[in-house]
Amino acid sequence: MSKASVDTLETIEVDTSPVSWREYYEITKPKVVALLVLTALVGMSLSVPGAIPWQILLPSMLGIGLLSSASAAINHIVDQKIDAIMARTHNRPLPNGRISNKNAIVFAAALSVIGFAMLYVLVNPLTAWLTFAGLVGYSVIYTLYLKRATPQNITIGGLAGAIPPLLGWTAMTNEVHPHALLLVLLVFVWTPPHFWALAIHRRDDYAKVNIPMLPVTHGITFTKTQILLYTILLFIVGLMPYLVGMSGWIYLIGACALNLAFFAYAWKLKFNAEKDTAMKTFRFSIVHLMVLFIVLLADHYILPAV
Ligand code: HEM
Ligand SMILES: CC(C)=CCC/C(C)=C/CC/C(C)=C/COP(=O)(O)OP(=O)(O)O
Repeated sequence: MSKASVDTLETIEVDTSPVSWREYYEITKPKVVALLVLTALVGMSLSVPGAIPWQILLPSMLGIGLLSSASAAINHIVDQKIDAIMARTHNRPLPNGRISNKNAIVFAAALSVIGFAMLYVLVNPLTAWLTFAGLVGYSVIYTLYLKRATPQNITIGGLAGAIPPLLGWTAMTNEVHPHALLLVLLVFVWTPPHFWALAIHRRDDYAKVNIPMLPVTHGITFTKTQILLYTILLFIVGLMPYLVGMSGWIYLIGACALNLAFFAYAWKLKFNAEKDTAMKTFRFSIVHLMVLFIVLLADHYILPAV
């Protein structure tokens, strides 16, 4: 064997480890789903004054979690070709062959059927259909179409990721309440600065696979301006739960502090960025949303009903 072919053999990554539940777990995007379920839990808690019966709480959280996980798995199936090329995603279980296409499809189908049935039978049909709409919105409309079609992909597609607070609310009350839509709006406005911060850092990855993310089509400077503007919009939307009497002063203080901090990150990113500012902003966005929803919860249970 020539030296060149030995060198080539040495550089090929061969994964001989057996397929384990870890790979299946990975394609469900567990951390994303955990945060989605938290926002659903908060929607559910805020829909009624007192405690939530576990007979509704459990199947609701499980059903929403399972359908969200299924939609993440479908996203891995649909995106496997571009994931194989991008540095951030090339080692995912489908591109690197640790999970076959067929097994991934069976897995996603099983999660979908179990999740949908659980919601339909044990919660209510409205919640089952709305969650299914979230699945279609993310894994079909966003992943298959919008992601490849327009730099506004995540602005529109973000609606799917923003829907869980409404799902929690309808699970409990079987009605679409304006307060639930306000929570949806919060996540909807949070999503562009969340994602574009990462997209700035990964701009070249997206350019390589011709995905028209905003930093690729309109440049990094323009994207930073958009992030800053969205954090201002988020600050304004963040005041609304207090102004409409849905939440009290604990929420108001928490939301103002978190939204000001997000604005400060966006300001630094726009006017005084260092190499890692975009990634720091992205990471902060996740902490921001998590804490914001925990504060909503704390406010709801600590303060007397308004
Ligand atoms: C269309 C809307 C969204 C887009 C395009 C988007 C995009 C992304 C991307 C590309 C990542 C990096 C994933 C990785 O490194 O593997 C990420 C991470 C994350 N996103 Fe989003 N996101 C969206 C909406 C949401 C929503 C609605 C939530 C939660 C409510 C969320 C929560 C998270 C979390 C928790 C992570 C960290 C995951 C980890 O570290 O494994 N995202 N997002
Ligand atoms: C049923 C229901 C409520 C569904 C929830 C939808 C859901 C799982 C939203 C998550 C959004 C997300 C992580 C988008 C990233 O996809 P991407 O393809 O741009 O990112 P990637 O390159 O990391 O895969």
